[in-house]
Amino acid sequence: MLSERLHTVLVLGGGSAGWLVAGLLAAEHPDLQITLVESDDVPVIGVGEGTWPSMRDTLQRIGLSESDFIRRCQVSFKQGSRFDGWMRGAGGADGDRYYHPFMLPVGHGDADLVQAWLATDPARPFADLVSPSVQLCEAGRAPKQVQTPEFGAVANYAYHFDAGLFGQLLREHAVQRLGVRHVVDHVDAVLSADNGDIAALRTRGHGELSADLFIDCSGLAARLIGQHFGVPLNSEREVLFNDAAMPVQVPYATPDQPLATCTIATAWAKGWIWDIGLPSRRGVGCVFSRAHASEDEAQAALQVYLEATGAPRERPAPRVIRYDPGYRQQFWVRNCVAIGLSSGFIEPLEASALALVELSAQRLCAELPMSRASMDTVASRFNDDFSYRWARVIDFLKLHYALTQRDDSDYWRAHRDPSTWPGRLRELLPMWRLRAPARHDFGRIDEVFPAASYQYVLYGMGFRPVLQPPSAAKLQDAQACFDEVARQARRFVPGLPGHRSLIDHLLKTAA
Ligand SMILES: Cc1cc2nc3c(=O)[nH]c(=O)nc-3n(C[C@H](O)[C@H](O)[C@H](O)COP(=O)(O)OP(=O)(O)OC[C@H]3O[C@@H](n4cnc5c(N)ncnc54)[C@H](O)[C@@H]3O)c2cc1C
Repeated sequence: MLSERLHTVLVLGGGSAGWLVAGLLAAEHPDLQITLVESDDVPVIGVGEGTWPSMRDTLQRIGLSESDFIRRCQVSFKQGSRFDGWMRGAGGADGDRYYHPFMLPVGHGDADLVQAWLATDPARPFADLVSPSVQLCEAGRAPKQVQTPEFGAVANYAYHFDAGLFGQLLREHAVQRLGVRHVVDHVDAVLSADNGDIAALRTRGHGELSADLFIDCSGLAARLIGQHFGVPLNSEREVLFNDAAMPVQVPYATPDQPLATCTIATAWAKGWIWDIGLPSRRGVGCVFSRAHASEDEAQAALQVYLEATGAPRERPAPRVIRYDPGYRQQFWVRNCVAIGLSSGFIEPLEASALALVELSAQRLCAELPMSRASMDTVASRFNDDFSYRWARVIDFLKLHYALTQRDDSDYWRAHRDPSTWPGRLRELLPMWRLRAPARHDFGRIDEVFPAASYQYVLYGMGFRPVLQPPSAAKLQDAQACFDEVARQARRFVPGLPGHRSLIDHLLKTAA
């Protein structure tokens, strides 16, 4: 039991969240004794293959090399997301698409890009005018060269990877290099101290595992935060209706098929389908709301998509993951912090879940309480911060749906209805008719989704602010930025290798 300094941490759960937290804590606090316990009887969720560029920093902090990671985890480079059919529908000549690239617009925050775009070239997609990433994605170019250093970028990037292989690599590294103790056992009871803290977890074969601090990474089971402490979820079902997903792994028809360098998110009548290209297979999944679509309908939509995108006929049957969209009313209670799916899950759009795991783990490392006496203060600040972050993630995800013009189902009509929008989005959208989303609309320097992300989605979805013709000087500044983007695209597209050829090269040289 913790008396003075905090010495021991027990992580419950060996999915991506558990191993990321254990790895970061062990790398940044080598004096701590860290144990991770995971059950053989409860499989990891096994999805979560799209990330945010913050993952580059996280891997470096843990001490992993990028080439090992690429060699071991079926990695591809992700330069952003492409949204097909979210405005009007994906099929036919009227089909729409837009990009949310990871590169900030050139001149973002300095030049009045949005008004200059509206005044000079409004028919052109905004993202295409302000970032070379769109052309790199369309041309299937990698975001870096062979000689670019590890984790370095020519164009900003994150990763796609195989979640199972990623967990194995993190585990090996944490156990062999960082000294994390690994226990494979099922936790069947939580033992409380007199003050209500958790004293120990009782396992089937390893007795009682005690610690000063417990991290609940037990996935959707939420064994500590939910089952033991009874902290309820804030349900977001009325805002973001999706509550089920059908993932499937599909081989390429031929091994040299182009390798997408963005996540492709295609809307269907009652949900959307993700498509993530890894070097030797695609991870595809249908996300839907059970209130609007049956599982048979979702499966049929997935099959239509797989046929249309050339998946071979021989493929495994998809499984179904059902969940309750929402996040915990508190994440840190007494001496227990929930990170990962135990803390909540909304939906896979924009890969916010692992980004929140990284932020939570970094925050824990930075503010690790020295003793039990300071823990409640740290916990309260952590809870405030992450309640804010979850609420902003929800605003941003809803933005993808709220502006749709689709009228092909109750699902999309309900998303368009402002009564289903978060209050903050209802307030901000009219303001954004008059000016672009800006830094001061958001409360944190390290927002999960900054103002630039809002601009990409708003304008990609056809939202147009009122034109207020900029002065000649402002136009000139913005035009210089547009010219710089065009110059970068002219240099990068022929100068960067094809995405698949770079991955093939990195795999060969790392072997
Ligand atoms: C359909 C879907 C798609 C997703 N896509 C993305 C994406 O593209 N990008 C992204 O960032 N995120 C995505 N996510 C979220 C992402 O998968 C998770 O955030 C991530 O995998 C972390 O999961 P976890 O470690 O919290 O839980 P899990 O992987 O479920 O791990 C839970 C662990 O707890 C252990 N455990 C549970 N109960 C016990 C017990 N009693 N005793 C001992 N051990 C126990 C289990 O053995 C397991 O090791 C997606 C999620 C879903 C559902």
